Amino acid sequence: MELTAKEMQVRIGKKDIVKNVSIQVKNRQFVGLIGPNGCGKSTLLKSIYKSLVPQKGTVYLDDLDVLKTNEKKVSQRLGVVGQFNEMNFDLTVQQMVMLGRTPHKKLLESDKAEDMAIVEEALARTNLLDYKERSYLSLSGGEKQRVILARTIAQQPKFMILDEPTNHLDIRYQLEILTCVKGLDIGVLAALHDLEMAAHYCDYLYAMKHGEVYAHGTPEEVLTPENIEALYQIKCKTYINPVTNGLGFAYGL
Ligand SMILES: Nc1ncnc2c1ncn2[C@@H]1O[C@H](COP(=O)(O)OP(=O)(O)OP(=O)(O)O)[C@@H](O)[C@H]1O
Repeated sequence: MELTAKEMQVRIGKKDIVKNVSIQVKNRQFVGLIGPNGCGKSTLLKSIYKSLVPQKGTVYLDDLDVLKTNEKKVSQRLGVVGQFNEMNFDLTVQQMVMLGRTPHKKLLESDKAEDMAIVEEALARTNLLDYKERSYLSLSGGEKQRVILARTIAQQPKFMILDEPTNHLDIRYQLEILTCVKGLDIGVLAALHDLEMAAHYCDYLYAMKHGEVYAHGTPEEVLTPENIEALYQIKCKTYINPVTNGLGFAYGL
């Protein structure tokens, strides 16, 4: 499934936060969105997944007009792992993940054996089988993050949007979560802060600055010292990371 967002514009108050941004994610590509704090990544993602209404722009998932289609129909194709997942009421981990099945059910339809099996698999993929009966609210930030990913996996979307899916996670879980998402083999658009992770997992990158696309291309094309220095106002040198054999970055002010 391909995502095509064209000429997106978001204004909040008197400020243009996203300025004429176009993004494409081809079939089964893992595309990263990078850029400094406040450059508009979350706002762009929210305008794509209908959490806020853009002033201008179109979003298509293949031929589905996302901005003009109802929530349920969109959720059958598009899964979202947002940045903040606080809740006011408590559920067990298993119940939370079962919520991922909602878009595929009729009103008040009960859980079928097939739903149970899908939830079980999502829990296994995210290493949460031992947490099934735990209360969601009692979990650590990283555990909650994995539950939200499990819920999104249980939704069986054809495309996933993730907004900094690895914040809260320790290094091992950052690697495990991104490997898990990559292993789903669906189209992915993810805002990421860690440039080595972005280089390692992404097929293509968009770098944003001041609400605009500053650069886009393969990680090698985008993650040059010049681009990184301009994006983040730091000094940077790149090298080959001896552990991953991928791009490594040394930073300083
Ligand atoms: N509801 C709002 N009201 C006012 N300003 C907002 C609102 N939402 C976002 N902004 C502003 O828009 C800009 C972009 O915010 P956004 O969250 O999209 O950035 P980001 O690139 O995702 O940042 P981060 O890396 O810190 O998550 C920021 O300056 C933010 O303060």
